[in-house]
Amino acid sequence: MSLPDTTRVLTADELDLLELALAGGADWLPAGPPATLTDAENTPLAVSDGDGLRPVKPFARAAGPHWDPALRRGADDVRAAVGDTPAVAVVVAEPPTRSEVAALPGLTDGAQHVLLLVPAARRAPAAGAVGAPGLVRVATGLAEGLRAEDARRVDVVVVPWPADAPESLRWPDVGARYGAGSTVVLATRRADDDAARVAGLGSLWSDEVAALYPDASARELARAARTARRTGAVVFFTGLSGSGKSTVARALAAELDDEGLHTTLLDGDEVRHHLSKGLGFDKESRELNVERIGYVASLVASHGGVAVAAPIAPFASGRARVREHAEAAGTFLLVHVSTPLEVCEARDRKGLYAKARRGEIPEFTGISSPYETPTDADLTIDTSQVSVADAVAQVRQALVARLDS
Ligand SMILES: Nc1ncnc2c1ncn2[C@@H]1O[C@H](COP(=O)(O)OS(=O)(=O)O)[C@@H](OP(=O)(O)O)[C@H]1O
Ligand SMILES: Nc1ncnc2c1ncn2[C@@H]1O[C@H](COP(=O)(O)OP(=O)(O)O)[C@@H](O)[C@H]1O
Repeated sequence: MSLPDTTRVLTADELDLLELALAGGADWLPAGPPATLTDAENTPLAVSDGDGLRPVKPFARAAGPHWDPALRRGADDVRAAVGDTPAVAVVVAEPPTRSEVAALPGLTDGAQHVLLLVPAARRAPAAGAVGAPGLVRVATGLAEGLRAEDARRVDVVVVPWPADAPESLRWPDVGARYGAGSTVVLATRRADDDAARVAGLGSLWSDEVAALYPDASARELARAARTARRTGAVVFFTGLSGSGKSTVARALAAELDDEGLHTTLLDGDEVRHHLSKGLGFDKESRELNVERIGYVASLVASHGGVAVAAPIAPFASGRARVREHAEAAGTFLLVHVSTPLEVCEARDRKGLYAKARRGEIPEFTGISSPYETPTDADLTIDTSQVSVADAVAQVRQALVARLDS
């Protein structure tokens, strides 16, 4: 398929809308002329033109319960599965209170099929807010409870939903697209006194603390508790283009963040749009790029955060300098994503290998520019052999072991 020359890099919120729309969950078309719609890594995902949206490549998936394909099903697929069965959708956008859980059987009365819709944004949740992984865990528990009560079918369905949803995107419409005859947002059914108590929670922290300490002391205790888990670390992925660095790094960062570690993702391709804008791919430019990434990552670590970086970083000398900086700031973990060149080239999500083979991109790593295989990797992962979830688990385990030692 030939793609329009105009390219539009979508924001994380727009990617959520695109995923929703392509699977039949909503009508959405970006404004402007026909364009190839890409993610921040320039992977072409869809084309928008006079005929609407057409998919080009599948979306990159990440790890975590909200990326489980059994739960993250498209609207067309779910609606077909529901068929003519009377179905009701319940939107679980916040952790439900006791009164909401108690109201659930009544709200779903008469429906043979219950869909618990969990909105999941690509953008990280606000600090302290429960994100999509937590909501999926809560909804899964709710589903088990409902199933235990009677024999109805209850499904948890993850719905791509922008953090900042446009007003035109309305739950009743989306619920209908997923096959539900009616849709209720659970948090809007909160009892009045519950609503007031939930609204006051932010400053309350806990009854015991509020009873024991004046506000100023309680705030300081809360702050100290938040910083107790601060652990400076740099996780540095290196490997060929297409080896899976970004995919694994993104999933790892989301998981660490969800666990309460303050995590900053420095993805190779994204860094080149900002921190290293304008730099080329000759050896000197690459070393400068890697040095900048190492500098920022070490700064993050020195303030108690976890930096996850994922450039190609093909040269041992540059990687050694990053290690030196990072170890002075905290823990350092070098992860070599060793996926063979043939596999990376076969994936060729961005069509760069094909261009490099045709000689259209000079100095392309693995083709016309060297990749020096690390001899000091703390972990080596070949993503042609290991799933994203297992790769994330391996890195996490290695990091935790290092932080605990
Ligand atoms: N000549 C050449 N060689 C390698 N890669 C190229 C080149 N030109 C553009 N690209 C795209 O840039 C991404 C790699 O940038 P990095 O900053 O990670 O590279 S480096 O560490 O500075 O070597 C890389 O992204 P990833 O595929 O995410 O690795 C490519 O999409
Ligand atoms: N086990 C896996 N781990 C990581 N990526 C995988 C895996 N299996 C297939 N892939 C795919 O390989 C591609 C890797 O691309 P990406 O993560 O952008 O690589 P890089 O950042 O190294 O260029 C993605 O399309 C991803 O979906």
